[in-house]
Amino acid sequence: MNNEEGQAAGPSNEFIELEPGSEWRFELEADENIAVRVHTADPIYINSSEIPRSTWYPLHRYLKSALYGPSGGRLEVSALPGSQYSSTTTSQPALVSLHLALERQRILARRHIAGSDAPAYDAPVTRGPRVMVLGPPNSGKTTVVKNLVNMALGSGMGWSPGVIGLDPSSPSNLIPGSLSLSTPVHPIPTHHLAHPLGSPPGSVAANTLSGDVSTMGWWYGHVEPSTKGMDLWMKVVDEMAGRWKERCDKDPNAMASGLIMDTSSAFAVPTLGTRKTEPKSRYSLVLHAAEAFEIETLLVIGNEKLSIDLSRLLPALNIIRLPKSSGVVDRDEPLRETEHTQIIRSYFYGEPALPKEIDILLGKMVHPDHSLSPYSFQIGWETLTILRVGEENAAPTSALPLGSARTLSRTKLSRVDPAGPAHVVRLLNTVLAVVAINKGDWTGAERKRKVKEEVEEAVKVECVKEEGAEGGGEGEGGDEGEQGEGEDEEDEDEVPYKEEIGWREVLGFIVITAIDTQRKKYTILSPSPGKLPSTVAIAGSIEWVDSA
Ligand SMILES: Nc1ncnc2c1ncn2[C@@H]1O[C@H](COP(=O)(O)OP(=O)(O)OP(=O)(O)O)[C@@H](O)[C@H]1O
Repeated sequence: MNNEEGQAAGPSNEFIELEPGSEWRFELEADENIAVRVHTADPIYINSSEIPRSTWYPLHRYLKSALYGPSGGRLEVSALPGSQYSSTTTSQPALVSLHLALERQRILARRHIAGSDAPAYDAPVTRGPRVMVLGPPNSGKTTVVKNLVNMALGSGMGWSPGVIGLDPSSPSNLIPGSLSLSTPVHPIPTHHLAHPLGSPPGSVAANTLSGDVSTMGWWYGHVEPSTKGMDLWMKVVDEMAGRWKERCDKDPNAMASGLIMDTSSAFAVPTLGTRKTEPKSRYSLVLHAAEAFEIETLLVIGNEKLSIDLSRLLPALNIIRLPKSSGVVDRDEPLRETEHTQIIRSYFYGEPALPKEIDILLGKMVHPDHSLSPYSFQIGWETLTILRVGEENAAPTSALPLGSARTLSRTKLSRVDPAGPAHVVRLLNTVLAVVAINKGDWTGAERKRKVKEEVEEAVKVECVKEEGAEGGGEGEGGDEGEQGEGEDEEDEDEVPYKEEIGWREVLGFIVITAIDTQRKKYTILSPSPGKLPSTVAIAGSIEWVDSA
């Protein structure tokens, strides 16, 4: 069979006629890699990013998504997936209406910032929309965020909206367990399930995420926020909000473009984050993030109670309810784990190569060509300092002296001692976030130790100068030495850094892929060759074994 473009269709190629306003939905299994090609002039979108006409668009295994044709169209599919169907019950028109309202706000904000808004406006629009998307698990939050961002990026107005990833289970571009802030300028593609909100900073020859790369990451270390981890969570979110504010202060386009925030489904749990001191507080995660980022619109997907609760709790905000799309796929635990594994793999290796069955297709092809060359090397235990944030390694309350209460901070840093057998087992395959250490990060104890070292060094120099003159000096020095050792031992368990490094923007991620207990060395996988940008790294509960 020949298609309109005169290109030969393969033996298993199929054509799909999309009715106007309908979606073609598909769920790819582990062995299904396909590509689609549009054969009509009317646009066809995948998550509101237009598919280039007459060009194969690869869709990798495990992906579950939909193509939308507002005016209908003809699609060619390289092989029909086992699970696929067309539906006219789409939530796309509702998303388009919402986008138009957000677009109006962006335009008014841009005019105001440029000083050219109409004088008749009593309430000028000073900044772009700030939208938080909320909903229960598998309600389609990330998909809605992606669609709204892509519509803004595809509008031709030059917007650069902030994409705030407060869902550590599907962070934009990064490792699960991290929170992210990115400012994409091109529509985000949907080729595979890794990187739901965009591709990794491919071909960037550095271990760093900041600087020239438009994604900033912070490490929470777990895929779900929890009440126990609330202090760290809030500090990270405040830090991110500070960076977003700085960006808006410097960049009028970011200010006018606004932000779209993806959230964890834990945001919809009313009691998550409720502290013993305030037992009646509800939706702490929503309240805190809304205040930090000065959110003015909450978009609640398919949960009536949540939108009613929030409209009572936050009467000053616009609460918009959006029906859950009937196409959203309920992902089970194994599928989520596969998703996480793939996301981590593509952080290190870049976008997956085109599978053979797609690569052999004749005709033009969209090439998501961003492969990376990860680097594996060994590093001594003593060279890499691994920390954890939280009370995990603190002594149990029962071990404290009678009558004393624990006053440890919930963001206290503790050092992971690889020599402890239990620690080694836990460290294997652990993902670590590398953090920068500055001069001001040393704690008082460590600073004291460094000053003492300098004084001792100076005394040694003096002794050398006066060598042989006074015989009794040695004994005194010996006493000091013993005292010093005692103090050093006391300091040994203490982490010499301030807690702040626990919620600092991370430089990048590494994985411990092997541990040599004899030679006391870790084998590390890093996304690119070269020295590590810092030898201090923070562990969480994220592990990764490359199963390709
Ligand atoms: N209309 C649709 N047709 C087909 N698949 C869809 C559609 N909308 C969403 N999906 C798929 O459903 C799955 C779940 O959607 P999504 O990740 O957006 O939900 P979520 O609410 O963010 O999930 P989480 O529980 O992780 O917070 C994804 O694989 C997504 O690609």
